[in-house]
Amino acid sequence: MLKNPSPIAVKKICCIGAGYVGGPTMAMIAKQCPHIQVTVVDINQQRIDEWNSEELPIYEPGLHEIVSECRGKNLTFTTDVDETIRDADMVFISVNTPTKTFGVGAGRAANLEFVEKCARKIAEVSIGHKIVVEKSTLPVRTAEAVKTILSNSTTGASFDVLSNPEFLAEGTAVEDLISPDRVLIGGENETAINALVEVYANWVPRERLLTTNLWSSELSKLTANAFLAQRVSSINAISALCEATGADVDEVSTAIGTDSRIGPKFLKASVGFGGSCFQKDILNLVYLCEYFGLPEVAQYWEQVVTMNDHQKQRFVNRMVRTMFNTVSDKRIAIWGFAFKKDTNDIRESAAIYVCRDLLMEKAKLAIYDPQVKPEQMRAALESVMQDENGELNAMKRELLDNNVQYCDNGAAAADDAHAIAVLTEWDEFKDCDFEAIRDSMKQPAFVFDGRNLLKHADLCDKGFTYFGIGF
Ligand SMILES: NC(=O)c1ccc[n+]([C@@H]2O[C@H](COP(=O)([O-])OP(=O)(O)OC[C@H]3O[C@@H](n4cnc5c(N)ncnc54)[C@H](O)[C@@H]3O)[C@@H](O)[C@H]2O)c1
Ligand SMILES: O=c1ccn([C@@H]2O[C@H](COP(=O)(O)OP(=O)(O)O[C@H]3O[C@H](CO)[C@@H](O)[C@H](O)[C@H]3O)[C@@H](O)[C@H]2O)c(=O)[nH]1
Repeated sequence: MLKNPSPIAVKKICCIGAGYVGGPTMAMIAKQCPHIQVTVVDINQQRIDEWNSEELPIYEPGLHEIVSECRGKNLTFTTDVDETIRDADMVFISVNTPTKTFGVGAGRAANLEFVEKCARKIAEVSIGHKIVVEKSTLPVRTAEAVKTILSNSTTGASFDVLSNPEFLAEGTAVEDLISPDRVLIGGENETAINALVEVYANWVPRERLLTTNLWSSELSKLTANAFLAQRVSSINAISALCEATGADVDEVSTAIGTDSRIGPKFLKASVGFGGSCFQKDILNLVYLCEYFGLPEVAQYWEQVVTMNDHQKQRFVNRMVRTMFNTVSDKRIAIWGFAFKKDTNDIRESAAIYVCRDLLMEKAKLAIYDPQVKPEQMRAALESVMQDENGELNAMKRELLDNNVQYCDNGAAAADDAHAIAVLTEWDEFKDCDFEAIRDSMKQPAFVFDGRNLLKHADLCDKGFTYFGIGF
């Protein structure tokens, strides 16, 4: 329990970055704290326009209702960065921290350019005292750099820096924000820590508000993601052994998950984890370990990503092998492109890599996802097929132009196809008319279920040749 009962009362919050984290987290603070004015700023005018429209830039169950309730009252989206920062008591930095693609640490280290720009902007425009909160996922000791930049402010402003990493998962952002397992707040100044504690205490039970030092907080975020991803890679590694031995990975998951020391969550074997966070954050951890002279620790964590890449390749290899060693000119229905269900996010989705590898085998893809727009899919496939100079050779362009079709539903994608590959676990795929789908497909009608979503026995009874992960 915290000692200081009289924190600063926060009245105005600014959040820099109106993305998958900034948007939902601030909407939740606005909903739970009607006495706080929450303003989310971004340099991307289109994103801000979308937050101000009826079609939000991100799809999250329950989010639209909250935004509609608070927007125009105590929740604002604007590109007016300077004035909003100047007005606020507390400024969250919630910008993207992607893996660096250039220079020192390319492919591993986090690109902190956007965070640094935020710190410099805050230093430049602030007056009075501000609490600056790192909401982005950052390498341990980033707060040091943020503090140094802020301390060079020439406006006479003073600052406290807190780390408050976000643990929401996409697709369940609203429920995760309403009832988080914990909220982590790292800092040095107890008054500043308490100011943020009091914001969350409006709806989160106090025993779930954990306070630590800055570095523990920063490192806990990377560690949590590394542990979660490690579980997925561990069960995926076992899925390969299951396929070789006749064991069933879902049965193994249940068997080990009932051990309370292991627990049942995050043991679902799949075509591989995706999303903007896991790979990026593990590679960042790997880079940090190398930077701090711990190569064995770095190698240990890097295996989680290596295994994930292997799982995606294994999936494609199995498809090609099973379909008589060739998928060239065969229509393959791709069911799902998002990295998990209930989101329109495709960043690092396993589907991108599976589709790329199938295209390189000259397959004809018919892709359907209920929330992802064709132009998003096209851009992702184009990007993953470019060479290191960002160029597409004629063969790849032709594959993208002629071998990819975007469909309006799963049945349309499966029509006349040799196979269905289930790559996202959308609920609607479970309720398809599989008899009609079977009849519309080439025979044998193959199903490769990268999520173990569909009913195996039922599909076999209906005449499909079904392959899941790990059996
Ligand atoms: N996506 C998730 O589920 C999730 C969950 C927990 C933590 N995180 C972390 O949160 C951070 C943000 O992730 P995200 O998914 O919301 O990213 P995002 O790319 O969806 O959004 C980031 C936004 O920041 C804006 N931005 C960048 N620089 C800016 C600047 N200088 N001024 C104003 N706006 C600027 C961008 O235009 C973009 O709209 C990352 O560090 C990520 O690792 C993400
Ligand atoms: O048993 C499982 C669980 C997940 N996945 C896959 O793993 C990826 C990540 O899933 P999930 O963690 O649910 O979604 P994210 O939105 O990426 O959330 C993770 O990354 C966020 C960003 O850092 C953190 O805030 C969250 O706590 C952390 O769960 C997805 O492709 C899932 O399909 C599996 O294959 N098997």
